[in-house]
Amino acid sequence: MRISVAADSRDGVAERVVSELRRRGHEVVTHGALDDGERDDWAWACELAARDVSEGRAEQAVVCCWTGTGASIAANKVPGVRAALCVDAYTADGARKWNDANVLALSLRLTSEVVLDEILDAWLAGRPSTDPADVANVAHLDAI
Ligand SMILES: O=C[C@H](O)[C@H](O)[C@H](O)COP(=O)(O)O
Repeated sequence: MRISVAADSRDGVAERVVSELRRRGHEVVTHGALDDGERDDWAWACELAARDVSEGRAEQAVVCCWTGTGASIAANKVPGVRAALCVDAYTADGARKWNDANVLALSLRLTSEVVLDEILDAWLAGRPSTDPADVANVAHLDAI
């Protein structure tokens, strides 16, 4: 899968996100602090990754900032993006299952390497629920 990754710094697990995704066989596009030459402020960097998803250049994205909050807010401004700030594997699994989330937001401060690996396992294995109530909730997001 083609996955766009943005971060506003190389601190924390930012570079490990890229290496882990590549190790698992995914094609990774980088933005912000992970791409020399691009603006690395979180709003700009995370917008670019979210637009990759919105405009079909990537199937999913991972957006990172110190808290994860700015990254998720920026991504969720982009039409068609459902970004979820995930702190553990259970949240990541739920975000894929119940929210059909297509952008994973991470806190560089909070996410350890071990927890990152667990989050990526759950996120990448996760599939959207086909329960009609879940499908209706996700469909309603476009109408809000
Ligand atoms: O939501 C914002 C993010 O957590 C930023 O990573 C945080 O504000 C730090 O940004 P800066 O290093 O530019 O002060």
